[in-house]
Formats: sequence, structure tokens, C-alpha cells
Amino acid sequence: MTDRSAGTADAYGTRDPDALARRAGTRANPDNDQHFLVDDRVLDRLPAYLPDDADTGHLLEVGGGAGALTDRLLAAVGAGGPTAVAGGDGTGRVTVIERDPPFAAFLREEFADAVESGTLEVIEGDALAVELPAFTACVANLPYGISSEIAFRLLPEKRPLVLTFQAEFADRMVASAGESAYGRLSVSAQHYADVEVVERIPKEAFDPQPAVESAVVRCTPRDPDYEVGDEAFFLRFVKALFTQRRKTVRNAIRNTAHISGLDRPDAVVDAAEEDLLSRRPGTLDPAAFAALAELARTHGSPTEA
Ligand SMILES: C[S@@+](CC[C@H](N)C(=O)[O-])C[C@H]1O[C@@H](n2cnc3c(N)ncnc32)[C@H](O)[C@@H]1O
Repeated sequence: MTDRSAGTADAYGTRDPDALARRAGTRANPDNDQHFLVDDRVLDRLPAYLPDDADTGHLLEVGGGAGALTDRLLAAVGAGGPTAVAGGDGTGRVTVIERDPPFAAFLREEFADAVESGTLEVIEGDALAVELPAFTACVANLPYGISSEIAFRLLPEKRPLVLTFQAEFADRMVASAGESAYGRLSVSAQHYADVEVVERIPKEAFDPQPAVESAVVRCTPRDPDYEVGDEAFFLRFVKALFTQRRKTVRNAIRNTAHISGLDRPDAVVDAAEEDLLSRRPGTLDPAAFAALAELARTHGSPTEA
């Protein structure tokens, strides 16, 4: 059994990332998106933010670092560990993806028993490039440098997600139509899931501290109450219109045909309702965007991206 005492108690709790990193033969490097959560209270809460009916049979973590959250996820699937909690029937498993080789090796050593029993798999690699396992839910303190790319890799999987982001990014993700933070990110994320900020995390909860505040976002997959015939076109259309957020929708459709790929933007404008055309993109909810995108797809002769 690995000696866990190297994660010495500090002001926050049980795992001192410096001590853990030293044991891993490396140091947490902020340039490598390595801001480790050291507040035990936050770490304990993260898996508990999953929706009550979430299937915790196979939890995914992106960016394992020194394993403080991995530890909680193993506990959440009932696989024991020093912070074992109630819940989980002992049959679940965890996959963690970690890009930094010393930390990936450290995770394998730190949780050697779980790796041995098949409860934990450590994938060393870039979470944007490796094949994702068939996870049932994901809980992660994400590397902020890939927030957007990884969020849009995970959201289409339609699984419950509990993810930390920079607070400003989280606010844009959950903003509603008409709010200043509402934009492409909000529409695209809310197309896949009900998204909500469940906690704000101060910088002091991390070591080394990031420059900005963070927030935890829960994404509960949803089936939208509208139809989108071509998802890639829908997302491209939303992106295009928000490059002209101060224009009317009418002008935005015309001005961004080179981005959305519309050959016949005027035909889309002719087919759309005046009520939508005279508004600004930032006032359209995802359903209104979907309605417009369907008109654009069927009347505007979009070409492939
Ligand atoms: C914010 S830290 C979180 C560490 C740990 N889960 C915690 O909560 O303390 C992000 C981790 O992601 C890793 N990482 C950075 N970019 C990555 C990528 N593209 N793919 C996988 N892991 C990455 C970093 O090495 C770091 O360990």
C-alpha cells in the first residue's frame, strides 16, 4: 500500500500538492495548466454535484494532476480510498486522462491498488486527442487552457458533467438571452445541456493560485424542444451570427455568409419572419436560433464547412 502521508495536512486539508508533486519527481507548473485544488471541502463537494439520477458506473476525470479529485471519484464509485464516502456499490470505475507524464506515472503509483483491480485506468495523453472511454459521467477540475475545446468534446456525449472553469467562462456558458454575457458559448452549451453554476471557487482553494476566480458548472444533458437537422451547420450559423452581435439578425445573416457557408443569404432573409430579422443575435434564445438555422439550411444552400 502506498504511503499517503506525503500529502501532508495543511491549512485546507490533507493533500499538500507540493509534497505530492515532489514525490512525483516534478512540480506543479501553472504554464502547464497545473493549478491543483487543495480545499478539501470543494473537492468533497464536486462529485456530489452530479445530478441525483446520474449513473456513476464509469466516471471520467480530465487532468488528474496529483490525484486529489481522483481520490474522491474512486470513493464516489464505492472503490474505497482514504476519503471513502457512502454511495456507489463498489462496481464502478474511474478513468483519468493526464497529459503530463510524471503526474500520469504518479497517479498509477499512488492508486496502484485501484489500477491493479481494474477500478482505475490512467490514460497518459492529451484529452483533446485521445479516444474518450464510454464514460457515464464526468467530474473534472479542467485545465483552463482547453476549457472550450474539451467542453465541446464532452457535451455532445450527452452525459452529466461537473466541471470547473474560469468564472468568466462559466458565466458566459450559463447566460440567458438578453444578458450581456450571452453569446455563442451560451447557445452552443445550452443546446446540449441544462447548465448552471453550482459554486464559485476562490483562488485560495488552488495551489498554485490561478490569476482569476473559478466556478463549478453542472451540465445536465437535455433533449431540446426543437429540431436541428444538421448540428454542425447549426453551430456554425450561431458562431457566424455572433460575430455581428450589434447588427440586426437580417444584416448579420447577410454579412456572415462567408462564415456560415450560405450561398443564398438573401433567400434566408426573404423566408424569415420580420420579428426575428429585426432583433439582435444576443436576444435570440437557442430555440429561435434553431428555427433560423433550419430556414438557413433549407433556403440558403449552405456549403460544407
Ligand atoms: C487544473 S489541474 C487539476 C488537477 C487535479 N485534478 C486537481 O483537481 O487538483 C489540470 C490538470 O490537467 C493536466 N492537463 C493539462 N492539459 C491537459 C490536456 N490537454 N489533456 C489532459 N490533461 C491535461 C495538467 O497536467 C493538470 O494536471
